[in-house]
Order: sequence, then C-alpha cells, then structure tokens
Amino acid sequence: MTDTPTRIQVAGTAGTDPYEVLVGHRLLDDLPGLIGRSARRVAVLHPEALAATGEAVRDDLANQGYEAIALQLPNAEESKTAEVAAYCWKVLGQTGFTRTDVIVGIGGGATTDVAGFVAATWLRGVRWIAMPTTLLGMVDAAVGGKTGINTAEGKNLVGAFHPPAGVLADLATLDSLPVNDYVGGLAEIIKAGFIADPAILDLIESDPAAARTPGGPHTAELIERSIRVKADVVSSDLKESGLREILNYGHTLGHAIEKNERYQWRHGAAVSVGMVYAAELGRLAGRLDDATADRHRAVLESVGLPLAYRGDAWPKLLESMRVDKKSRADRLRFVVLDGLAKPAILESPDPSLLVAAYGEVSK
Ligand SMILES: NC(=O)c1ccc[n+]([C@@H]2O[C@H](COP(=O)([O-])OP(=O)(O)OC[C@H]3O[C@@H](n4cnc5c(N)ncnc54)[C@H](O)[C@@H]3O)[C@@H](O)[C@H]2O)c1
Ligand SMILES: O=C(O)C(=O)C[C@@H](O)[C@H](O)[C@H](O)COP(=O)(O)O
Ligand SMILES: [Zn+2]
Repeated sequence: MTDTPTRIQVAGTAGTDPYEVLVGHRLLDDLPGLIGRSARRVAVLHPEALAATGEAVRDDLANQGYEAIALQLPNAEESKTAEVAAYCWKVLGQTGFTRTDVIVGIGGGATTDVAGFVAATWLRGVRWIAMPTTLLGMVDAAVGGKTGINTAEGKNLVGAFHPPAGVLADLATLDSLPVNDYVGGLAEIIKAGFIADPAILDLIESDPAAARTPGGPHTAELIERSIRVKADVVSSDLKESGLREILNYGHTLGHAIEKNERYQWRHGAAVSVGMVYAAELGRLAGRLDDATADRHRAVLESVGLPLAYRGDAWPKLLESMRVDKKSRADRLRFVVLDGLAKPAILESPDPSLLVAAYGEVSK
C-alpha cells in the first residue's frame, strides 16, 4: 500500500454529517485536522492494552496545543458497562468538557462503542473520532455510528446512533493484535461477503492461511471491501429502519452466545456460530441452497472460526434472543439469505425450525 490513504465516504443521513473512513499508514497526522480548532479539550479513551499508544496520542495532541487527557478503560467487553461510562462522564465533568470539545476512541470495537456512547450522551452529544486498532473495529465497529454498552440483560441494550466525525484506520496497529482477535475480525469480513460482496469470500478461499495475518496479500482489499459494504448500508439507513438489519446477519444467536459465555468469547467467534445457525435456518426454511449454506462452514472453518456451540445451552440462548433488537413484541426475527448476497428477514419462524437449526450447530 502507498502512503496515500484510501478514503471511503459515508453519507450523512437523518440529519447527521457525512464523514470519511481513512485506511492506510501514519494516520495520526490526520487527527488534529479532524479535531479542528474549535476544540480546546480532547479526551483520548483507550483500553489498558494500548496504554502506551493512548499516552502517545495524548502527548501528540498536547504538543499541538490541545488540553489533552487520556482515559484508560478496561480491555474488551469489560469496558462496555454503565460503570465505565459513568467514570468517563465524571472525568469529563471534572475537566470542564464543553460542547466544542472532542472525544477520541482508540482501540477495538469495545472501546469505540463505549467512546462513541460517552460522546453521544455527554451534553447530549459531542463530536468524536474513531481510531480502530483491531481488524473488527476497522471493518465494522468504528463505522456507522452504532454506539453502546451492555446491561445484565444483554448485549448492546443501551446505546445511541451517533456517527463519528471521522475514522482513522491505521493498518500498522494490527501488527500487535493477538491472532485470535485478528481472526475474530474475519467473521465480520466473511459476513460482509455473504450479505453483499462475494468477492470477499473468493479472496479468503484463495488463501485462508494468509487471510489470518495482517501481512496477507489481500489484507488491504479485504478491509476496504468490507468497509465499503458497511458504508453503503449505513449511508442509506443510519437508524436501522430497514436495510441496516442485514449487518446483523449471525448476530441474533451470536449475541446470545456472548452473553451465555459472560463475554469471554470474542464477538467474532460468537457471530461465526451465529452465521452457521442463520444459514441452517435459511436452508431448513427452504430459502437457501445447500451449496451456499455449506460454504459458510467451509470458509469460517478455513480461517479457524468456530462452527458449533453447547447443545445444553439452547433454552438460555432462546430466552436471550427474545430481547434482540430486531424482535417485535413476542416475534423473533432473523436475517437469513435467500441466496448469496441476497439477505432478507425471516419473520417469526416456527419454534420447531429454530430447534432443528440449533441441532445443526450444537455439539
Ligand atoms: N458498533 C458497531 O457497529 C459494532 C460492530 C461490530 C462489533 N461491535 C462490537 O465490537 C466489540 C468487539 O470488538 P473487537 O473484536 O475489536 O474486540 P475488543 O475491542 O474487545 O478488543 C479485543 C482485545 O484486543 C485489545 N486490543 C485492541 N487493539 C489492539 C492492538 N492493536 N494490539 C493489541 N491488543 C489490542 C483490546 O484491548 C482487547 O483486549 C464487541 O463489543 C462488539 O459488540 C460493534
Ligand atoms: O452496524 C450494524 O448495524 C451491525 O449490526 C453491525 C454488527 O456487526 C455489530 O455487532 C452491532 O454492534 C450489532 O448491533 P446490535 O444492534 O445488534 O446490538
Ligand atoms: Zn458484529
């Protein structure tokens, strides 16, 4: 990749401003331009694992004349809590953070979800910038303005649609990412392949081992294609009133598995099982052909993602799925495929179908 970043546009909808996702190297240089000169204070939210990076970004901004503070958050899902959000609000209050000041979230999807949520709620909404440092964050979480935290009852149950002012995806940050976290991001990339861009699947299938590393020949293309899928969808349906639901492919069961595992499974791993389940639902409902359903197992397994979950967990999973945000009253709704890149909604499937599909993914 050259030094010139790729720029992917996300349109402003529902009264929000358009913004760009930059993918490339040395993107820290672009941060002050995005923050702008109306801001006096900047809060840099980062996870424990990126303490040095968070401090370095803070120092850089302080050298540029901002009153910059760094807030260290717990790693991963432990940061997506009301307590962590309250801690951030307290620090912002004590710092005198105003409506022209800016929040920067640097980290994986968990960090950018909570950073965006703090930005959405502080003074009813301040600007924020996402600097994703995981594969999953770059291709999915940092783009689209879904921000939020978990509650005891489930995943992402409290949140807001609050798009960032910009996204800086610096590919060099991926070098320190543990392989399991990298592979988790491939689940969302494969999701983008099945719902909208099958060329993604072809690229992964051409060399699954290479797809598991940030140094692979197709890394940049896989990232950019996935971001384009997401950017196109959220550009026309920010608030998930229709089309955006397709981005939830595999998430109905996936989120239930995450909750059942007390968030010790990575999101991408849970979504992987969730996509196999959604494919089986589609197949059993007579909507998805065998070849495409089988392709889910083959491509997910080829990169090392899980395909199955505990059989005895079904009653709890079913209960958790009822609070999925796609549910309407007591009706469960699933994103399924009517074919490759043909996502659709399966409304209120018969309970026997749900159980039968679970039989295909349980071990
Ligand atoms: N808002 C959205 O649209 C959206 C989309 C997809 C997923 N998500 C959310 O994203 C979260 C998952 O994100 P994730 O997979 O990025 O995991 P994560 O944010 O939990 O990060 C995984 C781990 O990697 C560490 N880490 C982050 N960057 C690193 C780096 N460069 N080097 C070393 N360690 C690093 C983190 O501290 C954490 O311990 C879930 O909470 C999921 O619900 C949100
Ligand atoms: O952006 C979206 O819309 C998505 O559904 C993307 C998902 O990958 C992501 O995990 C999202 O956080 C799930 O949202 P939720 O509304 O089901 O909590
Ligand atoms: Zn997801």
